Amino acid sequence: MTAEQAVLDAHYMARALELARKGLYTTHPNPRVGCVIVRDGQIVGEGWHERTGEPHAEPNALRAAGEKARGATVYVTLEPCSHHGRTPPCADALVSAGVARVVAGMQDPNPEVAGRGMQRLAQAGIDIRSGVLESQARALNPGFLKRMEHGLPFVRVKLAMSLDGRTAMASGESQWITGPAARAAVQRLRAEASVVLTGADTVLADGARLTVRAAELGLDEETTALVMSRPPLRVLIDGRLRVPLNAPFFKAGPALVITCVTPENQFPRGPECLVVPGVEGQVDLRSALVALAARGVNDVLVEAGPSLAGAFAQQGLVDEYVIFVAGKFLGSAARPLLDWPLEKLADAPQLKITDMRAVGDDWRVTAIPVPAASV
Ligand SMILES: Nc1nc(O)c(N)c(N[C@@H]2O[C@H](COP(=O)(O)O)[C@@H](O)[C@H]2O)n1
Ligand SMILES: [Zn+2]
Repeated sequence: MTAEQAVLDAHYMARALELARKGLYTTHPNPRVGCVIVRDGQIVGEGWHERTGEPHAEPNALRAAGEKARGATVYVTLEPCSHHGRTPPCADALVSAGVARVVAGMQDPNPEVAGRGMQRLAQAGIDIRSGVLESQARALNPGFLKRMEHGLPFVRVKLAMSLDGRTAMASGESQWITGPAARAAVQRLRAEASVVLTGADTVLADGARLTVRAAELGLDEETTALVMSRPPLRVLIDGRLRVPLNAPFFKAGPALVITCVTPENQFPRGPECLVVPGVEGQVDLRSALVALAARGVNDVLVEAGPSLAGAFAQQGLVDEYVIFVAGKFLGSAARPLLDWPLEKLADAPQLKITDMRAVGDDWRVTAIPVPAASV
């Protein structure tokens, strides 16, 4: 392959990635995928996957290209599928359309595909290339990849704190530590997630509802409509079923309760309840995540108090922290970010700060845990 071809491949794949991002709020449990079809140096078709059950990115782009797809090069952010799922195999559609070359961002980790899509194309005499802008293609779908590769959802913990690392006054008063821009960013994090998860303490103490509020998203009308057409599932971890059915959380719409009490103690009528293992009224969080992944949950946003957020952190279940930092001191009587007692500095978990940016008057810090072995 010439250097010129490599540059062109990266150029068109960047456009396919841009298209895939249009599915940010709607595709799950499916991945976000974009596709561009190029013939004689011209884009003749573009497509992206909008939601599960609807056509994948490739048939959408093929429809846009029509007869011009014959002999063309197809750029797709994820390997074309080879299986009959809710929709027919895209690899077959590409073969039937007579495309000459297919360039993929990455292999599909779905065991039903896992290389068979590219293999099918190659067998049909189509020129193939994979791994173009792969790290960006992977970054599009952290939850889908984590679920396919590890049987767990991607867990993002959102926290909001003062400059002295406090989240609420001793009384519990916390509205609002951060400003409106940060709160809009939180709304978008909720919208992106498959599940927004919290604990009984937060729901009981703050009357939290954890809904996505259209007016606070700060998105254009079309995207807001997309977001509101598929709100995330709200999940409550409530080991002892302490939250009453008349709590605002339950009145705000469908919710799933994850508990560890015996089935006969569940709500007789009310929200769906999932029973997982637990000890002394404490839900085993890993089991809860495994159960969510089995239901096709890709991304979990944890918005909880120091106890539940601390438990996720201590058990090594967090993939990413998003921490909003406000220019305030709340003082030493205020509540800490995480309940995580540590004695020695040597035991302090190491995080890698991957991004830091201003959001209105506040700052948003993104950090990922560094595995102990690599510290
Ligand atoms: N290459 C590709 N493009 C898309 O637009 C896609 N949505 C996928 N998804 C893959 O197919 C599986 C879902 O299939 P159904 O929607 O049920 O037919 C998904 O798990 C991916 O492996 N791939
Ligand atoms: Zn497909």
